[in-house]
Amino acid sequence: MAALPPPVAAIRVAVRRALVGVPRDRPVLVACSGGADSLALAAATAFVAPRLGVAAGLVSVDHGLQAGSAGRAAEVVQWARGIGLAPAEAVAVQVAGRPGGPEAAAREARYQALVATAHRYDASTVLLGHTRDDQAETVLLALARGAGPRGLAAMPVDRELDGVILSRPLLDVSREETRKACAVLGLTPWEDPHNADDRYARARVRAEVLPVLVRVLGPGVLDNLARTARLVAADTAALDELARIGYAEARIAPGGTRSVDGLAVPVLAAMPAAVRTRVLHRWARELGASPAALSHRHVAALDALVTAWRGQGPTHLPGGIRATRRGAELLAEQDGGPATEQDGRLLAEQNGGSVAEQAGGPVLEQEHGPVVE
Ligand SMILES: Nc1ncnc2c1ncn2[C@@H]1O[C@H](COP(=O)(O)OP(=O)(O)OP(=O)(O)O)[C@@H](O)[C@H]1O
Repeated sequence: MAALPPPVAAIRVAVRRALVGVPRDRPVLVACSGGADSLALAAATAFVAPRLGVAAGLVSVDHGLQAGSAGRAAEVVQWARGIGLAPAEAVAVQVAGRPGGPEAAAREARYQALVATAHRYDASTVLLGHTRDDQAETVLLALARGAGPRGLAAMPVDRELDGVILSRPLLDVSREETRKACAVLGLTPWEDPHNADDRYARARVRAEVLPVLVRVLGPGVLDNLARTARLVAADTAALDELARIGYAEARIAPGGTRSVDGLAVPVLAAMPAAVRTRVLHRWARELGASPAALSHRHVAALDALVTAWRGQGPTHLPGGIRATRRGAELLAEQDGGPATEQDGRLLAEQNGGSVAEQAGGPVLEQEHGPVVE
């Protein structure tokens, strides 16, 4: 018997590792665009899943943004059925009218559709085809926009979204391997024109920056960038856990005139900055500030209410939330009525230039979210 070509073997091993732990009584779905990464992932899943007693299907999302996209999704589905993936389905989504740039809107629509399809089939897990190279790009883009550890941790192997596990089995597999695997298996991947469109920062990093890094620093650089993400992710998880505990300690439950959580300043002040800022970030999210709109400036302004208190006015958070310090407590209320002149000045000061920064600007938008959770 001919030996299994190494790229095919590597991808099957990676998929096997991802599937051994999934519930046997529920299906998994491969999210497949028809590109080399997810095509190789789907082929490997069709081979591995039945051997583990796991039912595996496929979903291809038609964003309706390019001519022929519906036909391509249908072709992927037909191919998937032919190799035994069931259910296999194309799902059309509406991208227009969503907030954010076109990439962010498409991503949001895609993840919603993937999770909704998983719910429909009671699938436990959706498998995504992000590779080691995608991870390295994500780390570089995070560094370039000055992201904190959460951004540098890049994409997690597993993440839960609305009760569905989003799993990335190929984070240790190179893009070259997925391409080679497709070639060996006689699969013709679709080339997404976006991937070569130099209006996108990720496409420029892929086409121009990574080749230079590999040439100058050697081929290990991609693995090393991906390793950085893993190391930072482990530290970030530990800090997040401390912040979870810290939030419970600092929290002042609603009661009396207070309808939402407050925070105790002395408890916050005793925390290391890395934990305190996480607690404040969490508080802002609990209050309803959208994570996408919450920038480090908002958190820094909240932090100043604790560590640089000089009687300053409220901190305005996305979602019309106003956080203030009263005595030894941080309190929050919904913005009501016109803001005072001082509030307006503070808002401008606090958010100065932050719209571009929050979105990552046109140059450094975050294309592989939702990474920052
Ligand atoms: N239209 C889509 N339908 C279903 N899943 C998708 C679609 N687009 C992307 N995905 C999933 O998200 C992963 C990452 O997609 P992205 O386009 O960011 O990266 P990529 O490296 O070009 O991947 P691929 O080669 O699989 O297209 C894909 O591997 C796939 O699992």
